[in-house]
Amino acid sequence: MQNVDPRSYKEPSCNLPFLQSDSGANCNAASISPEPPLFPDRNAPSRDHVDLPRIEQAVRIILDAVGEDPDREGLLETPARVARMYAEMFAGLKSDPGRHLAKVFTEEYDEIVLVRDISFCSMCEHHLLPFTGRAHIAYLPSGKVVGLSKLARVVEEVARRPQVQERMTQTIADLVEERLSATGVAVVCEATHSCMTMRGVRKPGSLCLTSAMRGAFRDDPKSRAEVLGLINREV
Ligand SMILES: Nc1nc2c(ncn2[C@@H]2O[C@H](COP(=O)(O)OP(=O)(O)OP(=O)(O)O)[C@@H](O)[C@H]2O)c(=O)[nH]1
Ligand SMILES: [Zn+2]
Repeated sequence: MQNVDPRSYKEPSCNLPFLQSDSGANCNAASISPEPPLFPDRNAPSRDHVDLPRIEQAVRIILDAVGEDPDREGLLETPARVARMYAEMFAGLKSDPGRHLAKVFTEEYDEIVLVRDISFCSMCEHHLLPFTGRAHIAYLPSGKVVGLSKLARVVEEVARRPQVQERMTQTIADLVEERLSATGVAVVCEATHSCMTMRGVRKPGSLCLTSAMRGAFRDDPKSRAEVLGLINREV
């Protein structure tokens, strides 16, 4: 089995810059230059820990086990594609998403900061199927604010792990509370789980909502109602 440097892999239609393909047409790893990108994204999580050849072996076994022929033309590159896909989907496993919250700006602002509708795609740890949706993050600053995009970066990176939605929601809330010393944090996630829509109980349209409240948003009913009102407000 070919052992290709994971950093040389490229994937079409991907929002992680180091995975983006110019043409999007050819996924053959052997045809891709091993040169590192000219402008590497310093915010991108590392996926060097992913053992691509072992995933390829496993995918071949799965194809064989379901009665497919892994050597037919259409499936020849599938194990390598799936390996790259898992490397991408689980790129957040060994990274610290909190690093995005390291740079802060001193600001005498202590009211709600809310970033709504941060889209995410994560993987359900029970079936390894995607759950996709939106996260809303609000916090009450205590003398320092963070760049708004960094909250979306945290969501993007925390999402790139196998997990349950409840844990993802809490992880984001804990990071924001700790790293920003926020006096209140509210995280609400809403997502559709493929494992409930395309298999099993098959209920398309079902939506799972989870919330994690910290500090004032947990302790003070008025603060909690205010932030939930903003999250749910029609725009
Ligand atoms: N709490 C929680 N459950 C989840 C999440 N993602 C998937 N699940 C559920 O995980 C459960 C796994 O149940 P099991 O009985 O072990 O597996 P299963 O036989 O495949 O279950 P069904 O999906 O009901 O067919 C299912 O009820 C899924 O709906 C999540 O993010 N949070
Ligand atoms: Zn599932």
